[in-house]
Amino acid sequence: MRNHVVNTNEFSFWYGDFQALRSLTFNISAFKITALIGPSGCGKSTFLKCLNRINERGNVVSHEGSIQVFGQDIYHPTVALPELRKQVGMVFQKPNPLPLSIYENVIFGARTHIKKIKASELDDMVESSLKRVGLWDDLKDQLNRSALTLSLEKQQRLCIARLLPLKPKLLLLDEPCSALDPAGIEAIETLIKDLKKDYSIIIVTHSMSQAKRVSDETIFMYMGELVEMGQTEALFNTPKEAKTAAYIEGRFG
Ligand SMILES: Nc1ncnc2c1ncn2[C@@H]1O[C@H](COP(=O)(O)OP(=O)(O)OP(=O)(O)O)[C@@H](O)[C@H]1O
Repeated sequence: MRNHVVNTNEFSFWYGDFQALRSLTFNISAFKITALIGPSGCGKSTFLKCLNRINERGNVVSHEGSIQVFGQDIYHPTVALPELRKQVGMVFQKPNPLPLSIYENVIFGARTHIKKIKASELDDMVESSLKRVGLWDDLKDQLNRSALTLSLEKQQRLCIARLLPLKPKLLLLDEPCSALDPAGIEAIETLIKDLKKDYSIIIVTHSMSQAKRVSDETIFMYMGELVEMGQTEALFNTPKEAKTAAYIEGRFG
């Protein structure tokens, strides 16, 4: 089994002529939760969105260096973006279910990406995906209900569930709890920790306490650069860099 799901080598990234990422070199571990932290604008979301290349939609972008995801150079000209995006699923800050039923939300990606699929397979996908995110028992009798009527926490669970039929290996979570109340945050954090049995996870968070609670490894970025990466406990208890110490102590942010 691979130890690393992402290998980033001297990777730089530009929106037009604005350089958002600067020569990033680091690896991200398999079946771990890696937190990306750093002040607003340091490039956390940009890096996350490079991993499935969704930041190319509507933007003029360029890059130098390389990123390998599961050993594949994701900027190689032969890379098929739909395949990459199946493998690397993403959940956003604000839950964004489609204005469709719970059932249709779960199978939407499968319908789009998988050519021949039987109705019974779709039913199985819905059941197993909702079970995996802890929604099945509550919602199994309401699968035709609009997803938009769910609580924000359940909407966010559903947004995770709808990635699963595509069998992703890496889950990108961009501040997945920022729209939630404390109970919702706790519930989603518990789910995220459980999901790492099956998936490698990268989470962008502004909350230092969340990074400490959920992640195994932490990457601290500043102005597009990697400042420090390490085991979460070590990085927070004994940061090596003065800038990391200043950030986690709340001296800037
Ligand atoms: N589509 C875009 N076009 C041009 N510049 C962009 C674009 N998206 C982001 N940027 C810029 O790139 C830099 C990094 O932004 P990014 O959103 O990755 O930071 P972040 O660390 O995730 O910030 P936040 O914590 O506020 O979400 C910022 O200066 C931002 O203004």
